[in-house]
Amino acid sequence: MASPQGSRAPLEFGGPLGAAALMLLLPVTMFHLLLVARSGPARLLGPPPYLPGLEELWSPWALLLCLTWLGLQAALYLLPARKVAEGQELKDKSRLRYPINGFQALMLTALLVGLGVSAGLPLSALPEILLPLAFAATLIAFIFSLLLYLKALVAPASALAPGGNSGNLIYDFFLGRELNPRICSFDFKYFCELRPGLIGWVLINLALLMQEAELRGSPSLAMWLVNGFQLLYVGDALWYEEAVLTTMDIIHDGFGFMLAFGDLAWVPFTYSLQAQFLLYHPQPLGWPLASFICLINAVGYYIFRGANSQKNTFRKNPSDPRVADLETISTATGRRLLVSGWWGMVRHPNYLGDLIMALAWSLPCGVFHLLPYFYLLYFTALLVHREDRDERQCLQKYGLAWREYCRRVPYRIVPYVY
Ligand SMILES: NC(=O)C1=CN([C@@H]2O[C@H](COP(=O)(O)OP(=O)(O)OC[C@H]3O[C@@H](n4cnc5c(N)ncnc54)[C@H](OP(=O)(O)O)[C@@H]3O)[C@@H](O)[C@H]2O)C=CC1
Ligand SMILES: CC(C)CCC[C@@H](C)[C@H]1CC=C2C3=C(CC[C@@]21C)[C@@]1(C)CC[C@H](O)C[C@@H]1CC3
Repeated sequence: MASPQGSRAPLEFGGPLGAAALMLLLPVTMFHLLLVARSGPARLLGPPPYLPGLEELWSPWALLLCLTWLGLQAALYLLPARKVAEGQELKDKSRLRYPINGFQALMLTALLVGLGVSAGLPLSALPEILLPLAFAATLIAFIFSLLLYLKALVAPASALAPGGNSGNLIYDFFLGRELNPRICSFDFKYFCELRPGLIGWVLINLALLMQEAELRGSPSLAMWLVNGFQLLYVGDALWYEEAVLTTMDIIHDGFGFMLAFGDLAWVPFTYSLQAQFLLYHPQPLGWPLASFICLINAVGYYIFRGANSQKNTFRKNPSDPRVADLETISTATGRRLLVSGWWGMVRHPNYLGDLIMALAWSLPCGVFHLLPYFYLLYFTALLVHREDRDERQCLQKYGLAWREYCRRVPYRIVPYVY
């Protein structure tokens, strides 16, 4: 089995054992959340209300619906784009090209769904089939990861990712072997990272809102807030789609089970947990508290967007007047690191903003259940781990300059805390 620099790349995620555990634990957690969200006590840490049989999980219609959704998003991806962006330089010095039409895909999906609903499409029935849909998405992710693994067997060594080529089948299947698997210009990882899962997430939220309106006459204020906040988040990700080309998922990680399952199943079915919870456990929320929660979300978004835009502007053009006055450290690679502005406060200000928003998404669900705070807990763990991985990659890339940055900006995510 080809292992370009696999023997040198340190194993992450606890190696093959950790990868195997995660492959089991992630789907189990997702189904647990789906089941407890609709149960009376909605206990995150308690047992699920019952164990569903295969007849409740498996539905050919759900599979067909998932495949149709993927087909629709793939067709929208292939439509002419307002811009074609170039990715980071690859090992063979080439750069891949990516269509920037994610926001257009979101708008066209909204139009199609709007037309469908006005023609009688029963969108509000979607929450009833979340379980078989999640099962179908998991099945698709497994089969897709297997195909990606097989495709990587015939890929040239230069196309393989630095991490997922250890020679251990389970570990490599989980992390992904090929960096940018494509058929012609269709980039599977880039497509999955931003389209079917993220747009699917807001569609599920909308369906939950519509079902709540049918059940109770109108959607609750809490449901409006959760829908609005998460739509803003997804709209932002698609509006600034080009920024995803510099994330570690695109430039470092292979495309395997972790991202395929994460993008296609985990995001739509667990990130919509707050809206699922609210449908079955309505929460009273007055305007004063709602305004305060909006303020928290706005502060989080301000930090998240400010930090991401500052770095992206700087990376695109360091002499842009918006960032030209910021203090920087030079590195041996020729690239500079920001040490003032947002990136002078903590080393990952964008994560801080993201976490503040995560809190605002849970607060409309009240404080008497832990379940809607699952996203905040999971996301904290994800970002702490991600921050650690990114630091190791930056230390490797920038060496002494990175150490100097860490000395000048000692906190990672939360000022004076962490
Ligand atoms: N909702 C979700 O599930 C998730 C959301 N996210 C969000 O996605 C966004 C992107 O996150 P992610 O890709 O992890 O990381 P970042 O956008 O923070 O990118 C990290 C990279 O930024 C560059 N960098 C770091 N410090 C500096 C500095 N001081 N000056 C200039 N460049 C610097 C380095 O790359 P280089 O020097 O090569 O440019 C580093 O590798 C974040 O807002 C995050 O919160 C991420 C994961 C999951
Ligand atoms: C649960 C698993 C162990 C890991 C799954 C991780 C994925 C769900 C996330 C990995 C990086 C992601 C990013 C986003 C969504 C979640 C995943 C796919 C964003 C697209 C979210 C919106 C932001 O504006 C950009 C993010 C980039 C990374």
